[in-house]
Amino acid sequence: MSSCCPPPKMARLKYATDFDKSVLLNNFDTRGWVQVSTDDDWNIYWAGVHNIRNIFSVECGFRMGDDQVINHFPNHVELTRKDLMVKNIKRYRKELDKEGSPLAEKDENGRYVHLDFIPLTFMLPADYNLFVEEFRKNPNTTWIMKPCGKARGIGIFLVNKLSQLKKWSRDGKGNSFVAPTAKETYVISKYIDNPLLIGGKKFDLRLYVLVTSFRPLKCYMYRLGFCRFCTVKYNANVSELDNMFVHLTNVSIQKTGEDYNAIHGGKWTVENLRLYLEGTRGKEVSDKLFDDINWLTVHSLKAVAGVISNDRHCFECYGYDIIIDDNLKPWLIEVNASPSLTATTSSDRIMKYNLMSDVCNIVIPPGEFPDVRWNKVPAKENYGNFDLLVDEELAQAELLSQEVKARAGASNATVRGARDLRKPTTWK
Ligand SMILES: Nc1ncnc2c1ncn2[C@@H]1O[C@H](COP(=O)(O)OP(=O)(O)OP(=O)(O)O)[C@@H](O)[C@H]1O
Repeated sequence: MSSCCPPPKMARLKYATDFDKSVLLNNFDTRGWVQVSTDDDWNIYWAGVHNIRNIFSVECGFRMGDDQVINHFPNHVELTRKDLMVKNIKRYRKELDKEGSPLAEKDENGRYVHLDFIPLTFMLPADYNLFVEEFRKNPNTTWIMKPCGKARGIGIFLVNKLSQLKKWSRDGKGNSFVAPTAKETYVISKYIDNPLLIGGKKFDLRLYVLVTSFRPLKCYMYRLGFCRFCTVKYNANVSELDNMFVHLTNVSIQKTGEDYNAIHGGKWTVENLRLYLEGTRGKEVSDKLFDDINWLTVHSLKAVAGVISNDRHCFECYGYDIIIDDNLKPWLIEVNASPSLTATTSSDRIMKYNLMSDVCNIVIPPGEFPDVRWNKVPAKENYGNFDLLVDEELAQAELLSQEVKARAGASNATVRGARDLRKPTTWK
């Protein structure tokens, strides 16, 4: 495999990819990188999720060199599969609770004050009985059923009656000793039935989060995410429960609707949303919303940091799906490992091209080759439209230097990373 010797002068960086998306290929070509096959000695491999498991499998026997990086962590599913994400966040909250962490504070109804950012969710069929118990407490609630192994809105439906779920009861499965496959497993989540509406329509946010290390955590938030709107006005009425143009914001669904607008693609930039919110609700609440989004992002990553295989050859650009309710509370709906690089409009193409470019600049300093021995702290001018969310390593270093200064009777410097580690509640 690839050696770790420095590349000869004038050598061109080699990339391999499973995609033929122009936003990706144009980006790589513009940098003067040269495409090679996945069997060659690539320096960066932009792989599809389906190939990741093989590459990291023991049977494959592939060992990456110091000059090779790849765009997924081996077991990213811990964050990007609906059921595993929920399981890990629940476990994380329980662990903090056990430790007596102030982060796990609960209100009088037993709800987490700081970590209540995913809708109440159960796995089916595994948690069927627990779900029934919850359902009976609030029989007028609407729930959303989502298959764990699918995407693009496929197989999703809303339910408000237990009888609709008989099939997923343990008895209904016929043989409870046969473990269901991911395809047969569902998550059922409380439906956010009070979404923030703009022009009477529901929307969700697609945000991009780049992680270059989980332990210590280093992550960045992209400023240029977007909102995806439904094409039909929101209506929580039971008669509209089956109307996916009202309830599901997936572009793959909305673009099949009669009212889909191919020019703007039912999308708004996050910058526009921010301006709209500042104008309609005020700057303070709008700032708080975006702080809360950063907060939930960081804690969703911390929730999996202990279980992700933190291979130093890996980085990952996740697509975060978030719904904002009418109290301006953000809810994490899902994290995608392979956010779509298909451009539905021309501004989409520009944004996605820039996103890929900014990811590359952070992961591989311009004009250089990857070197996994460097500590992955790119120069600030390479951040592009990314903002550093957390850098635990930097924070540790800052803390240490603060302590040294404090001992010398000198400092009260505040550094973002350091503050996060010590007193994360100051983000609220
Ligand atoms: N708990 C919820 N409350 C309200 N709406 C929801 C909820 N969960 C999902 N939705 C809606 O359903 C859509 C699809 O859900 P989700 O993103 O989880 O599924 P998906 O089919 O895997 O989509 P993707 O293609 O993004 O992976 C969301 O974009 C959102 O509009």
